[in-house]
Amino acid sequence: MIRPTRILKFNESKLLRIQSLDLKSTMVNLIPKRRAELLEIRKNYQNLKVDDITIGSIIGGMRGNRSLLWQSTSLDPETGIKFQGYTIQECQDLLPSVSNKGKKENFLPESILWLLMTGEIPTQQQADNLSKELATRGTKLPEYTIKIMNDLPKNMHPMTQLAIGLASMNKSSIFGEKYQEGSIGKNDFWEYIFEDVLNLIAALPQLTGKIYSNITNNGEPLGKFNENKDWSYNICSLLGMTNSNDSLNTCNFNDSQSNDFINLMRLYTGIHVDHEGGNVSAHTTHLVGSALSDPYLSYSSGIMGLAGPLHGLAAQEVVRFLIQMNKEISSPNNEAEIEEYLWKTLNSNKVIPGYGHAVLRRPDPRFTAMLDFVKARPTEFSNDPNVTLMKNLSDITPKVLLEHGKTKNPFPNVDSASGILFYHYGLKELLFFTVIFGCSRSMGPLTQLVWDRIYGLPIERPKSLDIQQIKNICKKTSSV
Ligand SMILES: CC(=O)SCCNC(=O)CCNC(=O)[C@H](O)C(C)(C)COP(=O)(O)OP(=O)(O)OC[C@H]1O[C@@H](n2cnc3c(N)ncnc32)[C@H](O)[C@@H]1OP(=O)(O)O
Ligand SMILES: O=C([O-])CC(=O)C(=O)O
Repeated sequence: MIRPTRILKFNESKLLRIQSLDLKSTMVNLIPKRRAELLEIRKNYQNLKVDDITIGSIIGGMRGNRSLLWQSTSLDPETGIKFQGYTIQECQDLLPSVSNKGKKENFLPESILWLLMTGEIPTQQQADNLSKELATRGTKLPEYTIKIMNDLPKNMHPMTQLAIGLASMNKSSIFGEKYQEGSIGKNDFWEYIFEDVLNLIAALPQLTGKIYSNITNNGEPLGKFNENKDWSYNICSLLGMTNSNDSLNTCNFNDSQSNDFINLMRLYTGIHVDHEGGNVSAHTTHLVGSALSDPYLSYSSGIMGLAGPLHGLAAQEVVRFLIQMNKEISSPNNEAEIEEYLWKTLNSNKVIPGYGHAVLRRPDPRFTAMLDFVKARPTEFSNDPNVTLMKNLSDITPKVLLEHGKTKNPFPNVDSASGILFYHYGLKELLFFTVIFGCSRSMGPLTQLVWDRIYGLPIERPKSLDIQQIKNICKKTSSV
């Protein structure tokens, strides 16, 4: 069931305490200042030039054009992603994890959602409240979505299932309903978008569990949703992959493996949330949302972009690549054979999945975070040939790609490590990995969608040029 929270009116915000304990009240407190800030910029600097657009960028995927407003994350080519200015390590140090445990667990993706939305590190209480709010909203998928998911061919690609499931939920869009009624004005849009966004994110554990059960268990549940647990725990249980009473425990986890898998899920879904605005999934969500399509339709479109092998689907391609290479080489430690395999791949005009990046020029810090997870558990991973190969490749591939000479960034990106860790714990369906990416990626682009409506940003509509127009520009320039 999809539940809206109470819709707040702006004058109520004055009554709210300075530090609100729920996300929506905190947003209400922030909005007037942020809107005024943007208004001021628009008024005083409307015509200030930021960048030159070159012919190269028009025909080269707009690489490097600074032309999008994106609030919560930014990507530096050298140091990688920052979430509201915080590195992954700072997030590890500062963001709340599950409370009431003696041992330090990975931070909750719910904590980072709060950070993305507000720019502030949540208190433990705020993070717990948001976690609880998502669990309450996510108890059950709408009946019509369950019916559609039941009727899908069980061998349909899991990313297609995810996009369909999400798009179907637009039937319950509160924003869509209000807009159709004509009962809301532009300044109010954000509140209803916010409701849809939280409902969508809350529904993802159930939808993900349903897709996994479709592809592995003929649609029969592998676990049950627990309203008293966090978002990532519920994803794991619904995959059948915890040793709690909530789950079939299909991989026979002991306590420590079960806890590690849940923490891997928290880590993975915590660091994949966003990668500034220009990546395909984020940009697509923002673009579709700019036409006032509701969050379900906008993010379903983002998921379709994430499903491309040069973007999120690389996670599945990497695992396939590692497994195949391990079949063809004598040992994951045989450097000469690994190099030969890489050259064979490059010479047949294929990309090395998990390497290269449109913006990054150093190893992806998200890759390093995944590797740190492995290093912290030597007994668990030391005998896994695929994990060994993944680590060795991160040393060997950059040398080969440099010698090959085309790739601007020869270093590993996050996809080179992520899938193989899930595989290690027993998640063997390669086509499924990107669905987990899709759970995580909801948080950044959908946060931006809320802010897009708070700021009242217009429909996105760049100007296109045909070849003749480009040639005319070239001629004009060369005759100067
Ligand atoms: C979560 C994420 O989305 S992270 C990215 C996941 N994707 C992958 O890992 C797929 C492999 N990597 C790639 O295909 C690319 O590096 C991308 C798509 C990520 C970035 O693309 P670009 O910005 O165009 O990369 P770049 O400017 O370095 O490309 C220059 C050339 O190097 C090639 N190249 C780039 N990366 C690789 C690679 N990993 N293996 C082989 N060749 C590569 C490009 O195909 C291009 O060749 P071309 O001139 O013949 O067209
Ligand atoms: O930034 C990009 O273009 C791709 C990427 O790593 C992501 O979206 O996570």
